[in-house]
Amino acid sequence: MLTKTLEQTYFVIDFDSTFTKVEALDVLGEISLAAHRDREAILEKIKIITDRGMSGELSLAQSIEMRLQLLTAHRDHLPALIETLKNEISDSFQRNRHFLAEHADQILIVSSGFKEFIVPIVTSLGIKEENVFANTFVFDEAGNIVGCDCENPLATDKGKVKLIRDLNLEGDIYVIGDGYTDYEIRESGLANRFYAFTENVMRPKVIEKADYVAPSLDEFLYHNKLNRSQSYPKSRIKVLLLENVHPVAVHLFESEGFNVEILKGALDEDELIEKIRDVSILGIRSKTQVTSRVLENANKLMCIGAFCIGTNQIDLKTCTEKGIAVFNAPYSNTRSVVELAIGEIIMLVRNIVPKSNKMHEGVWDKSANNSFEVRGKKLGLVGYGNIGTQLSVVAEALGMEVYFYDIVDKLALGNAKKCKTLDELLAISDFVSLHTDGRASNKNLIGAREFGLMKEGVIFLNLSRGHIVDVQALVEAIKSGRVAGAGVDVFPYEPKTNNEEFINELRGLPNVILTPHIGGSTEEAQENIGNFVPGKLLEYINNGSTYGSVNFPELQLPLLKESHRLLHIHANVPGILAKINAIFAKYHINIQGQYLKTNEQIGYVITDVSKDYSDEVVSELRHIDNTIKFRLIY
Ligand SMILES: NC(=O)C1=CN([C@@H]2O[C@H](COP(=O)(O)OP(=O)(O)OC[C@H]3O[C@@H](n4cnc5c(N)ncnc54)[C@H](O)[C@@H]3O)[C@@H](O)[C@H]2O)C=CC1
Ligand SMILES: O=C(O)C(=O)COP(=O)(O)O
Repeated sequence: MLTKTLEQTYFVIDFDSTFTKVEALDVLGEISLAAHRDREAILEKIKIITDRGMSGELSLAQSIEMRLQLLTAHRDHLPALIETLKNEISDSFQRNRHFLAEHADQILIVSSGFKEFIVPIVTSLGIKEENVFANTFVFDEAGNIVGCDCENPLATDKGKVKLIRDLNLEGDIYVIGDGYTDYEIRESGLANRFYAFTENVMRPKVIEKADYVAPSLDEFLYHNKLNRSQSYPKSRIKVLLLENVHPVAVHLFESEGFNVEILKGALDEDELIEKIRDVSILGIRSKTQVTSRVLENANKLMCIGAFCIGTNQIDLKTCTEKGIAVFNAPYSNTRSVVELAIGEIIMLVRNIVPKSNKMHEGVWDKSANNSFEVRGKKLGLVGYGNIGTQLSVVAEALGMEVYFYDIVDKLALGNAKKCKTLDELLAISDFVSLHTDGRASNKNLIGAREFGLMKEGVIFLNLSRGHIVDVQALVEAIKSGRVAGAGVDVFPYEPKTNNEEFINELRGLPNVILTPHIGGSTEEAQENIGNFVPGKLLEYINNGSTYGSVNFPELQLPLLKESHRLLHIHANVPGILAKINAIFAKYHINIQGQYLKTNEQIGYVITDVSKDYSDEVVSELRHIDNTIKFRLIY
């Protein structure tokens, strides 16, 4: 007999594609048919039957019988199936294992799947075995699965309805599931609510019948004000990822339950303004311009991840004023840029591109004229940051003499020599390579005057930002022979997507390598960035940490344990901390930890408090003058 609880509510939960991400019989088929010649075709048939059953097109009994016949499965396949399913438990169920265990008396797993695999999976998260209602397999003497127990109502049409009716539960019944058979319990009048669970699959026919749509178990728990792992369901937090960021990043956000939208290209200002209104986390690369107009419309935006190094495309000042934390990937593609620069330096000084083009036209032009070694030549680096220094080290390994100029006093690595001025560097170098950041004041840093200072026949590289070079001046320097070869990866205007034509005056010039802003575009770099940036954004969202932020005061915070964390972002004016603490004192709040850091624009105060405090505390904190943003994590 099931125990009644205070709330007198039972949670009836489906198994396949709800408790787990997958349909167990599909997985069993992959195992049992592993060596079968027509494996793919049979698996496809099984999937189609599953879907037709779940959307109500086939009777359930038909669907089970048809699938079991196709499966040709054996008892010995079950351990492998269980092992696989353990890794396929839905993320939000895993996150909320405390809820499942604490409410074990109220939770019923009702499924037309089979106890042989359901019981080991659900009991591992604290569900009671006696609360699992499902079919059982019938085996022949040799252990083959030949059918299911026909006496069980769950093997028949409307089986879930019959079962719930027979259980005669006293109290409210909420059904959570992804299939039509789950909805049927509600349709029969036996259940009070049906939540269509869409974390793993979305079935329009089921969604349209639902009282509520639950993109995750957190959403269900939030809706019912029940204990949950996420203070605010992440399925309500929209993440917009632009410019084809690596799939690993998408996966990281999705597995935490966020509502993620991805777009391959960049968006222009007006398009982004439309999209940004309900976005909380924005991911971009170097192309998307996050202007003050965009930010004016970004009232839900909490943080931005630049999935690249440069952040000149983001109006950082306005972000800070609005309490939006910005993160980037300062080292993940450094090496990729360096390798491309080295490759181009050698290709350009040997005139490889024109020679290769001629070869393709059938011209054999074997000659040493104007081809040189890089050994012993002078490489001038403008900007000696992460890329500049790494290029310095690799170039020295090739025997180059390295000179650099940076506006900040930098430690020279190896034998590299510091130049006091840009002019001095330009005059001495056989190769000039730009590696400054793209701050606005660097616009046209290299123009006609600077090309005029360079040696006749210099090799010139720009893999930093397009606007740093006056392109027309570069064109003229190439045409006049001052620049003997150029490698250009970045341009003042770059196409938004691969479908747009590249229009630029540099097209068609000899010994000029043009690349479509791919300095950082290697598999390794993109995967590193795809892991790194979401890591930073998630630490900020989940924990409040701002370590590595490019515009926020940096705070690395301890993990939150058994307390609530109140995060207060305010304009950096005197007296705010005192006001915050006056509120805590007024309400006798037990402070467990407090952290403060400021920069020129803002202050960031984090206070960990014990869980029992009133709503007025939060309200008063939100209303302190000069508050920019306030949030609560637990
Ligand atoms: N082509 C591509 O795909 C990629 C391009 N980049 C670009 O490369 C830039 C540099 O990257 P990191 O070395 O990682 O940045 P970083 O911030 O470590 O180094 C930039 C250096 O430039 C110096 N600098 C700034 N303005 C200067 C000026 N006017 N004259 C001399 N030095 C100046 C800074 O003091 C700093 O030391 C990025 O900001 C980005 O714009 C970065 C990665 C990939
Ligand atoms: O890392 C940078 O700053 C870059 O320029 C690379 O940009 P991308 O990610 O290729 O748009």
